[in-house]
This record gives sequence, C-alpha cells and structure tokens, in this order.
Amino acid sequence: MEIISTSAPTVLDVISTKELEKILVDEKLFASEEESLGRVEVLGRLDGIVKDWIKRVTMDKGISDEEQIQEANAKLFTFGSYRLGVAGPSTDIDALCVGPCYATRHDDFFGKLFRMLQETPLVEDLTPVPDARVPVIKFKFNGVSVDLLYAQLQFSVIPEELDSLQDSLLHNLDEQTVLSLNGCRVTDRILSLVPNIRNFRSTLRCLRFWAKRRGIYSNAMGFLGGINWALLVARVCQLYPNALPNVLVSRFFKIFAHWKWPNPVMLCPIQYQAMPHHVWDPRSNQRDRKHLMPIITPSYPCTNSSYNVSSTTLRIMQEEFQRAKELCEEIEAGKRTWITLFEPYHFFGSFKNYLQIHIAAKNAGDFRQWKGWVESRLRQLIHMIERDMGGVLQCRLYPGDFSENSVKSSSQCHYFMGLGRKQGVSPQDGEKFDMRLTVDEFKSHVVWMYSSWKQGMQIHVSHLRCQDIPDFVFPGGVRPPKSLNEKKRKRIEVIESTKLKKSESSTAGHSSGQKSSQTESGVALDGSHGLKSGPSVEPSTSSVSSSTSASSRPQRPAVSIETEDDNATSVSQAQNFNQVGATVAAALATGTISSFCQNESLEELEPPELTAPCFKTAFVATQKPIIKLQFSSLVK
Ligand SMILES: Nc1ncnc2c1ncn2[C@@H]1O[C@H](COP(=O)(O)OP(=O)(O)OP(=O)(O)O)[C@@H](O)[C@H]1O
Ligand SMILES: [Mg+2]
Repeated sequence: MEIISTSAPTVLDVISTKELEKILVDEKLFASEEESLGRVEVLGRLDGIVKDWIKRVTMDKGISDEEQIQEANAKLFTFGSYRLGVAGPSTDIDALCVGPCYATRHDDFFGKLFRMLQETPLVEDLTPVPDARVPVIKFKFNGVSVDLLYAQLQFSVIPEELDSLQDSLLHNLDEQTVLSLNGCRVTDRILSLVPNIRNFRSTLRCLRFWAKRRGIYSNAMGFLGGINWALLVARVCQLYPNALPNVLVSRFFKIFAHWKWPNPVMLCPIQYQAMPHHVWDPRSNQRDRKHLMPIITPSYPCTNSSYNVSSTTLRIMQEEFQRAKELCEEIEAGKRTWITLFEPYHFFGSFKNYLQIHIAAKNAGDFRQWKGWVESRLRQLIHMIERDMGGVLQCRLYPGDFSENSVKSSSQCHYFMGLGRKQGVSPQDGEKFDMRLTVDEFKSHVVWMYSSWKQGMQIHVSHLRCQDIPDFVFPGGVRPPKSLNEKKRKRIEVIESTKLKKSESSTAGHSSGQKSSQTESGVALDGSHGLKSGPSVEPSTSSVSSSTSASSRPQRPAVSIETEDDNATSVSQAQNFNQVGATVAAALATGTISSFCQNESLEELEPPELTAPCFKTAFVATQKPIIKLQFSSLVK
C-alpha cells in the first residue's frame, strides 16, 4: 500500500492539532462519562436478553437435555461509529446478535426476541424492519437508540470467543446474514488497517462534524454516511501514517478535492473467496460500472459502500471538498483559524425556491416506518426533477427533518429541497418549470413501491419561495433578519452552530413557528403546482399550468371521477396502466382517498400488461364529497 509521506509531526502540528481537538470538545462532540456508562449498561442488559432468548428458543425446539440448554449461546457484537470509538452524545449503537443454526431470523429473531423486547421495561419505539436489505429491529433502550441486526451462523453452539473476521464463517450463509455480519467485519478491519487508531478517531470526528455542518452527512440522501467517511479518513491515515489530525484533515481535502472519481478508494486490495457473494467489480458487473464515487469496504465480500451517490450529490460534495481545501490552506498559512472550516452551510439562505415535503402517519409506529421509507426515496425526487426539467435545474436536499413543534413530533415531519439553476445555464425569458407531473409521479412511486403502506401514511409536496420558509426550520424558531452585514452574519452563524451541535447526528426541528404560505403541489388527482422561473424567478401560483418541458411528458391516465351526485369528470388521457395505478397510489398517499377495493392487483398492471382492456377500482374518500373512481376502458 503506497504512502505519500512518513514525515513526523512538528511542534506546530502538535499545537494546531490541540486547537482542532479543542473545537471537538467545545462543541460537545464526545459522550459524557454518564452517557458512556449508560450505553455500556444498555449493552450488558441486551446481551443478557439475547442469552436468555437463545435458551428459550432451544427449549422451544424440543431440546430438553439440560446440558444442551446450558450450552446454548447467542452473542452480541457492536459495530458502526460506537465500535469505531467516534460516537457522540446522540449517536446510535449498532449491534449484531449472532445466533446458532437453529435460531431463525423470521420466527425467532423477529418473533420471539421482538416480543421479549416488547416486554422489557425501558424499551420503547420498537420498530421491526424485516424487509430491509439488511433486516433490523430498531428501538430505544433507556433512551439509547439501538439498531439490532441478526446473523444466523452454521454453528450449533456459538463460541463466546467467536472471531467475526474469519472468512470461513461466511460459508453457506444466507445473503442477509452475510450483509449483517459485514458491518462488524468492516468496522474491525478498518481498525486493523489504520496505522494509528487515536489519530484516525480524532480526524474522523472532525470530518463527521464538518460533513454535518456542511449538510452532506447522509447515506440515505445520496451524500456520505458514517461508514463512508470512516473509509475515506482511514485511507488518508494510511497515506500519511505519522501525521497528526491537523495534517490529516488538511490532506483529506487536498486529496478528495482532486480525486478522479470513479476511481475507487480502497484500504486494501479487493478480497476474493470461493464463495458466491457479490464482490464489487466494474469490469464484470454493469451496475458497479455506474457507481460514481466508489468507496470499497475492506473485508470479503468487498462492496461499494456509497452506491447512493448521484451526479448531483457528487458535485455538491466536490464543491465542499474544494471549499474546505482552500480554507485549510489559509489555516495552514495562519490566515484563519480552524473554526472557520466548520461554519455551517446556510441551506435556507442559499436558494430562492424550495420544495417542502411533508410526511405524516396515523400513529408513531406507522410514522417511523413511513419516514424511513420516504427518506430513502427522496434522492429519487431529485433525479426525477433534474431529468424532467431539461437538465436546467439542480436540487439539494437538506439531510434532516423538521417538526413544527419544539418537541419532535411522533407522527409528522418536513423535509426541504433547494431548487436552483445549474451553473452555466443561462435563464430564458418567460421560462417556466412545471413539476406537477414529476411530483405526482414521485409520490406515486413512493407509495407504489412500499409494500407496507397503510391508511393514514401521507406525503405532500409543495413549492415555496425563500421568504415563505416556515420559521420552525430556524434555530429557536426565529428567522434571521433579511440583510445582514458580514459581522452580524458571523454572529448568527455562531448561534446556529450552538443549535446544530445539539442535534449533531440528526437534524431535528426547532421551536414552533408560523405556518408558511405555500403552494400545494401534491394534492391528489387534480392538484396543481408549477415552479415558474425566469431571469428573476417568480413564485408559482396553484394554477400555474403549462410549460414547455411538461408538454413532452406523458399525460395523466384517463380516470373518471364520480362524485356523490354522479358527475363524472374526466381528468385526462391515459398513457398506460402503470400511471393509473401510480395516480391511485398518490391519491392514497395524500389522504384524498382513504381506501379502495380493486378487482385486479395493481401489481398486475406493470408492463407488459399495459394492453389489458380495463380494470375497475372503487375508492371511498375520507371526507365529503365521497369520491368514487371508476377506472375503465383506459386509452392506451
Ligand atoms: N452502505 C453501506 N455499505 C456497507 N456497510 C454499511 C453501509 N451502511 C452501513 N453499513 C454498516 O453499518 C454500520 C452502521 O451504519 P451507520 O449508518 O449507523 O453508520 P455509523 O458509522 O454507525 O455512523 P452514525 O454515527 O451516523 O450512526 C457501518 O459502520 C457499516 O459497517
Ligand atoms: Mg450507527
């Protein structure tokens, strides 16, 4: 593995690193002793629960031999930022329960263990996510967030000293177990591949803090998450094995501002084994070839940990790397201090137009699941808008959600997306952007693809101008004054930083604010919304309709709406059956329609069934007027 420099630190490096690390302490990025002890206690209790669980499972399998029951064992491993030693006060604990061959994921982990957790005092917000790529039970234990995965190994007894790094463990395991084990294996391998763990941790804490401040910390939204930042920092540590964090931070930006993506970042050569698990290989796999920012995990099966990165998020991150590189050069030259590197990105002052995505569900349990799903889909909305608006617009998501009340709501939240013109694309007179169909398509897609959708799970997307951003997004619910000179702005930044650090890992809403005036773009079937843009971008009105880009878009399906008095209204022409189903799904999501019965499964409407003559669906609305929809004789 090549090395760029083995230079030993200078006295100045020691001083500069102290200054840098002082910021981490001042920003309270370390868990207090009490918090750390609380986590250790939670893990101890959890370990006891899984050990108890496996004995019950053993007995339930009809094994009555006392010795075998005594021997039965399950083991808890930690991984992620907690295991890496960079957890902050509010970061979650990622844990893996390893069980023997007879303890199944479905019945025993998501069944028996889940019920035991339900009965455990101090366990709350229990959310099973069995259908995820990496199935997980999420919960809070005595206030500590835990993500618990499961690995069902081939052993009949799990040895207490099990080494999760052994590749031979992976033989004959199901894909979900391999992926679940991978978290632990990757974390431990990273720690074994960095030359100096203390310097690695300190540098990683800086980078995690910086990424959160600059609004680019979120794997789900197409930026980078904990694992990706850890791998990138580990690589820089390898290249400068003796450097202190001040140099490592600065070299990090220097290297990644100039990195020629999609060249992969790897901590070691890709490992191959005679096992069937997918290993990242752009030469043989077309999907891997499409990855824009490959950051490869270091243990078998080596995969790309940053497959969510899109051309938009990559561009944003590159701009941030470049900005930080320049700042670091000035810091090194003594022209600035480290704190300037961590200045927050002013998301709500950076765009003239925004989309607000409001999601809600009937109860806290539904909401947690619905929110997780919608959040993982939001990057799709960016893709759709950029695709449909002729490549003129570019979007930026704020990687966090907001609530209208100071206490985080358990059944609704808001996301925001900034809309701007692509650099270098000049505005045209009277240019308009009509996003109604795109937004409808997105909402439909979100509902359509979600197999666990339930009544009450809603999504609304609306357009708003910068001045209409609701107050609750601002720290303390107070909107900063419009024109600020540089000095005042700096002061506000300090206030914002204080607020931001409170929610270091995930951005929460702030105190209550007024409801903004906004344009609803997501109202079900006849909802209208358009974003009009010209040399000076104007706000849309709810009736903005035509646009040049929209004319080339497929039209809405022919849906006849029958109101109570049987006045049928044709909404538009059908393009295909998929769209009908999609429109239905959107109506369900927005709450306009509360239930429906169908004669044919909506899934059957996927191509190639587009030519099917008709399908009939009846809907009943939540509120008057009752709407019945009759889908029939759709025009192809
Ligand atoms: N995209 C991914 N590819 C490979 N492994 C992943 C991926 N996402 C998560 N993991 C594994 O799961 C672990 C926990 O993920 P998580 O998103 O909680 O990150 P983290 O490092 O714990 O950061 P945070 O403090 O934000 O929770 C990671 O450390 C990694 O081992
Ligand atoms: Mg984590």
